[in-house]
Formats: sequence, C-alpha cells, structure tokens
Amino acid sequence: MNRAFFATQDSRIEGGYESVPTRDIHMKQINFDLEWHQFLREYVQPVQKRVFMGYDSDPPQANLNFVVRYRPDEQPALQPHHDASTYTINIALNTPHKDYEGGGCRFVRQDCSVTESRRGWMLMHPGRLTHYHEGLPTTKGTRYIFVSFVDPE
Ligand SMILES: O=C(O)CCC(=O)C(=O)O
Ligand SMILES: [Fe+2]
Repeated sequence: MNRAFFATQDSRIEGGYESVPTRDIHMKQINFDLEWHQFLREYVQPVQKRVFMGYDSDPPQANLNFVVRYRPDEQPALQPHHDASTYTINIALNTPHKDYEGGGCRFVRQDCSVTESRRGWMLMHPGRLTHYHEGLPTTKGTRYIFVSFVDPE
C-alpha cells in the first residue's frame, strides 16, 4: 500500500485531514468506491439503524477514509480526541499478539478499551459528541487499522 495513504498524528495537529488530502484514501483513487458504497449500504446501514436512534433512513456516507499505522519507533499511539464524524467505523487489519503487542482503542469517559480486536472486525462508535477516545500505544510490531468517518445524509 502506498505511503501516501497513511494518516499521521501530525496531520491532525497541523490542522486536520482536509489540509493533507494525499494522506486520505479516496476510494475513487483506488477504484474501490462502488464496493465501499455497497459495504456501507449492506453491512453498516443495518447496524446504524439498530444502534443510533433517529438514523433510520439516511444512507451512510463516508466523509473520510484512512489507514493508521502504529509502530513503537514511528507513531505508537494517538492522543485523546473526538472524530469529525457522526459515527466512526474502525476495522482491524491485523492481529493482536501475532502482529503486534499493545494497541487498541480506549474510550476515556467510559473507561472502556477495545484491545482484543479480530482482523476484519469492525468497531463502531459515535464521533463528535460522546466518545472521546485514544489509540493506545503499540509496544511491539506494527498495528494497522482502517478508519472511516461516516455521516448519514
Ligand atoms: O487506534 C485506534 O483504534 C483509534 C484510532 C482513531 O481514533 C482514529 O483514527 O481516529
Ligand atoms: Fe478517532
């Protein structure tokens, strides 16, 4: 995968993803937009309907997609933040205890961490308002996640 597709913590600090478009994955660029649209409609929208009251009929739209790569000597963690999304899907691309140690997503206010993720499984959480969260330090190996900021509209 091209290095340009990785988002770094610096890009957030320097004024958000919009100012560093080369680091976002635009699904059209990689010819994956139709598949991604279908994935959101077929798999994500039913969950959206079920768990987020009032979002019954608005189809999910991804406003930002990116891969995060965590490494102890590079970007090991992500500081606590709110996502610029209505809700976020966070898909594990590799396997804890096999590909890396540490890592995971911690929801600060809820004092709840998701660390035992499974490759291909999705974590879904509210974005702007309630779920202030951080990426826990990866202490060994490399952790990859695919993140999509979703706004139903
Ligand atoms: O490391 C994680 O699972 C959290 C990633 C995250 O919060 C983000 O990319 O916005
Ligand atoms: Fe986040």
